[in-house]
Amino acid sequence: MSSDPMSDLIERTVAAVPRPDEAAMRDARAHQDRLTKPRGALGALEDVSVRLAGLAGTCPPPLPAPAAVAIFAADHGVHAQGVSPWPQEVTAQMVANFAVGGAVANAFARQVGAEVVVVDVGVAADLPAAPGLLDRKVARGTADLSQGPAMTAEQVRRAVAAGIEVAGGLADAGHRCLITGDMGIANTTASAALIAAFTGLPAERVTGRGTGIDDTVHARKIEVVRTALARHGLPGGDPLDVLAAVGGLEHAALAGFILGAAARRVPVLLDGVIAGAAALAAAALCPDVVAACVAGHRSVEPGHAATVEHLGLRPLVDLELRLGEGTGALLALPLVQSSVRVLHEVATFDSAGVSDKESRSAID
Ligand SMILES: O=C(O)c1ccc[n+]([C@@H]2O[C@H](COP(=O)([O-])O)[C@@H](O)[C@H]2O)c1
Ligand SMILES: Cc1cc2nc[nH]c2cc1C
Repeated sequence: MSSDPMSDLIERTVAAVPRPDEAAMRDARAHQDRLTKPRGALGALEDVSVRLAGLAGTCPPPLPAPAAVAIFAADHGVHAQGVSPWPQEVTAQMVANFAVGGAVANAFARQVGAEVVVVDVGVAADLPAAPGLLDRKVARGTADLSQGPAMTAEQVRRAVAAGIEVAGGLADAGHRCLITGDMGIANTTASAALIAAFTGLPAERVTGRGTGIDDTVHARKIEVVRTALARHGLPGGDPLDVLAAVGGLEHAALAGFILGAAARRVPVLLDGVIAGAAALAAAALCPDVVAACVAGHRSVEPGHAATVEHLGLRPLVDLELRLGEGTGALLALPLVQSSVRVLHEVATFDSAGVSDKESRSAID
């Protein structure tokens, strides 16, 4: 082990991520087949319940409740390249909005009964203290990834460690489902660069329109991603170095958050393209982490479809969302909870006295 406490925390967390428990998954699959419904009738929800049994190492797995969404906020030096139509101050202004419960993520969280925690890992402005706002500021935004490394190695480790600690704190507080959220003007540019770096796909395949840009700005954004990849010699290299080269502080923290949840056997419900890019980094550090992840929704961003495919995840809802904040994942929370509740509460053919399909074993 290294002597640096943050590297130690990251190494210990990666080492604690469990392999999926095959026996618990077999039990869950067999139990699903005994429940009073035609086999497979709950489609993808059955797969979610089986995966969560594998993560928990027991069948049925714990109900994924209570849930908390952690919204990691940070700013981006690449904003200077004109890749977003919005001013950078909107990041800090939206953090203030989250803190008073006024954002879409707050409304959705209230709807599904999730706690909201906002984590400043790299907002450029000073933020006044507020309830539910954690100050884990590593830097006042990243450097411009198109001109040089976005972060130092030390900043990446501190942000990943912050994410691990937030996940651990929420798990200690009794949360049994952790939800990723993000806020960061220009972070879809960093997301595209990370996705290209981890999947090997070209910039034009994974770079989208973020909060909404015209064709001219979109072409410039693709060029920014393309030249950054070339400048940093990507794809290739150590995952933490990739994060340092083209990532955001919220991506690094989210990668830590995902690893931290998995290490505690707590499922992590992923939001859109920013969470997906962070999950690629987490999976590059520790492939088993994917077993703890559920893709909440499919974002409009083209890089997100490529990301979930690369990770082998199936998004639960597709509503053409492109907001971030954790909104798509929050909407999917009742689906994940319902999938596990089935294993706890639904009667079997035997217990309910319901006739099973005749000659079932011969046909199936
Ligand atoms: O989650 C997504 O897939 C998503 C897609 C497009 C935009 N966003 C949000 O929009 C912001 C970044 O957009 P942009 O255009 O400034 O790069 C950031 O705060 C994200 O949360 C999020
Ligand atoms: C207003 C606004 C809200 C957001 N929430 C997440 N990203 C965002 C970007 C903008 C611009």
